[in-house]
Amino acid sequence: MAISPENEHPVKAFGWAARDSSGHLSPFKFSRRATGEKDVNFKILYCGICHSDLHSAKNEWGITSYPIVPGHEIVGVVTEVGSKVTKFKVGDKVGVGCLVGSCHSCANCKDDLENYCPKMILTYGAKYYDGTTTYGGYSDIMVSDEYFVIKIPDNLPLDGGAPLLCAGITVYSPLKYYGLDKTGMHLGVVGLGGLGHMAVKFAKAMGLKVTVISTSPNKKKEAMEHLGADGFLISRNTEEIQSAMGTMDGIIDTVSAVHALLPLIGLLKTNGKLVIVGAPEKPHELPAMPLLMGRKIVGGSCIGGIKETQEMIDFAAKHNIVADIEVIPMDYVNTAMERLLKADVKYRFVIDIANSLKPF
Ligand SMILES: NC(=O)c1ccc[n+]([C@@H]2O[C@H](COP(=O)([O-])OP(=O)(O)OC[C@H]3O[C@@H](n4cnc5c(N)ncnc54)[C@H](O)[C@@H]3O)[C@@H](O)[C@H]2O)c1
Ligand SMILES: [Zn+2]
Repeated sequence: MAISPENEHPVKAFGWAARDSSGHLSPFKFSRRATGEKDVNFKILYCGICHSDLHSAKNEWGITSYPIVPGHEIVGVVTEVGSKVTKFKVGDKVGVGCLVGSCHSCANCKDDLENYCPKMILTYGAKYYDGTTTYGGYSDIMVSDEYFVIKIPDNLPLDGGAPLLCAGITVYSPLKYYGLDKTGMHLGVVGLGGLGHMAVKFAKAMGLKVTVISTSPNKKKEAMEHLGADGFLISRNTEEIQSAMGTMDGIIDTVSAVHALLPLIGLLKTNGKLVIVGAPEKPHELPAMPLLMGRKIVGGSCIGGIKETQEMIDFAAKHNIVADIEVIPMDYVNTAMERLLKADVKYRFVIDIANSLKPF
């Protein structure tokens, strides 16, 4: 008989899990491994809610095995370190993002691209080296190999800082890799949700001109006055889109559902780059001709490596970049998921784990 999640490991843990494709989350007892010699153990204080948590809880990508404890924007305070840990000590403020393991020997790992390692281990819903299941941050405690733990600088608030660990790095990494980080460049950001609003903030800090492309006219005022966007296009307004054709060096597309790429390709200058980071369950249609005419590129990007994640966090701390958040108690999570689906959040839910996760 399979060992129950509660008895897999010696350390008792508690969180909220989805049990089936309804995605409904409810209290869940499980266990975590004892702190190994290279492990950092920490008390979770906050965890952001990424749209990927929603896709996973509802098995929209078809790869979920239940029960699943989501959460990969995890921050907290170190309570124990293993004997061979060198980077962290008890009391440090730390975070874990989407990754807790990789092979450390493939070409990608050697290039600090653990996020593209074929053997990378995701923070939840994956199999760890010992064959046990990984559980995410909608839970009381976390244990991770120190390699995958990020230092949170003292001046970075933990609640608003948590979403940097996924939403932040997911937009920072392609801005750097695709060379869309040069002062004066014009960047489009499609979808003003968790990832999108971080893209606006990072791009502005890098000195870019940023235009938000959104389906929601009611986000315009705030995008321009509060987030600092320079322009705002309503994607269904063909006149507005027409007037901006051929003006953008790059676009970061964060939309979580299938949508038309043709108008976005049209917004790019010659040699422009459309970078897709949104992960809809169904494929996009890609029109070839508009790509040819103007030597345009459509690319993708998936989170970022550990070294780059630390670099992004340090950049965020230096430029006072945090997510705009709505802090919620644990038992609000199902309502939060429903609201996330309707894009009714500005711009990231963050669960106040320490003050609201109650054992039963
Ligand atoms: N590439 C990666 O490494 C990575 C990392 C994190 C998240 N993601 C994916 O990115 C996507 C966005 O994540 P998020 O947490 O920012 O989600 P979010 O829900 O906060 O934001 C998504 C945005 O897309 C907009 N949107 C939804 N449907 C739309 C449609 N049909 N047309 C136009 N706009 C639409 C919403 O209004 C919202 O502003 C998700 O699919 C998520 O799984 C990818
Ligand atoms: Zn995420």
